[in-house]
Amino acid sequence: MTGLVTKSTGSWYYVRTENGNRYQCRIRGKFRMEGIKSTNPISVGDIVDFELEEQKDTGVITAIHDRKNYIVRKSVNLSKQTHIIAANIDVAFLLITIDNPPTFPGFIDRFLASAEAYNIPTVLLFNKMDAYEDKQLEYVEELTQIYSDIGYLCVEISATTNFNIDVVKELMQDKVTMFSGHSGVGKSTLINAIEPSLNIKTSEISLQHKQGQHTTTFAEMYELSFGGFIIDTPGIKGFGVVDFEPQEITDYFPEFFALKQDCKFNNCLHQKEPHCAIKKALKEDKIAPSRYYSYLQMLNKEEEHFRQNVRGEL
Ligand SMILES: Nc1nc2c(ncn2[C@@H]2O[C@H](COP(=O)(O)OP(=O)(O)OP(=O)(O)O)[C@@H](O)[C@H]2O)c(=O)[nH]1
Ligand SMILES: [Zn+2]
Repeated sequence: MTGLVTKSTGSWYYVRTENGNRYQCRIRGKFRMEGIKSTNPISVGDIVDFELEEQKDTGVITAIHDRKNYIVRKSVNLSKQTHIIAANIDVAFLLITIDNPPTFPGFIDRFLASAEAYNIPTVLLFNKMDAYEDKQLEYVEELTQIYSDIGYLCVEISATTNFNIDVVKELMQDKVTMFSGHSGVGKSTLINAIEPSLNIKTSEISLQHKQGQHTTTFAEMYELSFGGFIIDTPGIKGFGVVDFEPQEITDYFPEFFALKQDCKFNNCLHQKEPHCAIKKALKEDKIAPSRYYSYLQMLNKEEEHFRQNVRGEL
């Protein structure tokens, strides 16, 4: 039989078959994925083949189907092992608020670059639209212009007034999705607006996380009544730190990637090099200053907590 892993405890995997039946399965002996040194061979979102055990209603997983993507967290100790948080994500929604809390372009751009690196399509949701004043609304427009020009879908929503919640639901239908964003942007509120019966206790778990308990938190997948699944990743606000090689960062900024073959040097990092197509586009206002600053910041491995607006002003 074949099914979707919706939950993992570390030793048991909850597998849901196409027709909605659920089985608890385990893996027998050594079961390793080629090329990935991971603490968990199978994660939420994996599609697996399994066989039922004789005279039992539990199963044994025999194979994992190829993943189209997966997100990992590196262990904090020196073992360099990775923990696969979730696999086969169709869409990641990044919730952005202008205020309460502010979401800065540096954070958005690092998230988007990580999503590109992981090969996960991302939609930007501007939440709390009910609460903004004119200046903040203008800022949403500015951000929307920048990101929709690059090719990212931007949707203005309000989780408390249900504004455009039907649009979000439509984007989620029959897909495996996840919500990310700073603490307080409204992830739980939005999930409740979308599916009131779910009642995911994100804050409770993230509080536990903040207290520094190094227990491994496993992601869990919840079924949506209108079709599809939502992945809850307790205590994980984004994709974590992705170790980018300097040369590859350009590839994760789509509008840079589209131009890079026009740089004089094929190893151009778009800093001081002559005849750089990215610097030229920046001068011609074809690349947003904030995107370029985010790029430089990632290149120089600086922290993302810089406060700057889309014009690159501090
Ligand atoms: N005005 C307004 N407030 C909102 C909206 N969405 C959420 N809030 C409020 O923002 C606060 C934080 O919302 P949460 O849903 O707890 O945020 P969260 O992202 O789940 O936060 P963490 O669990 O810490 O990650 C709550 O007081 C919500 O009522 C919105 O669309 N408009
Ligand atoms: Zn260049």
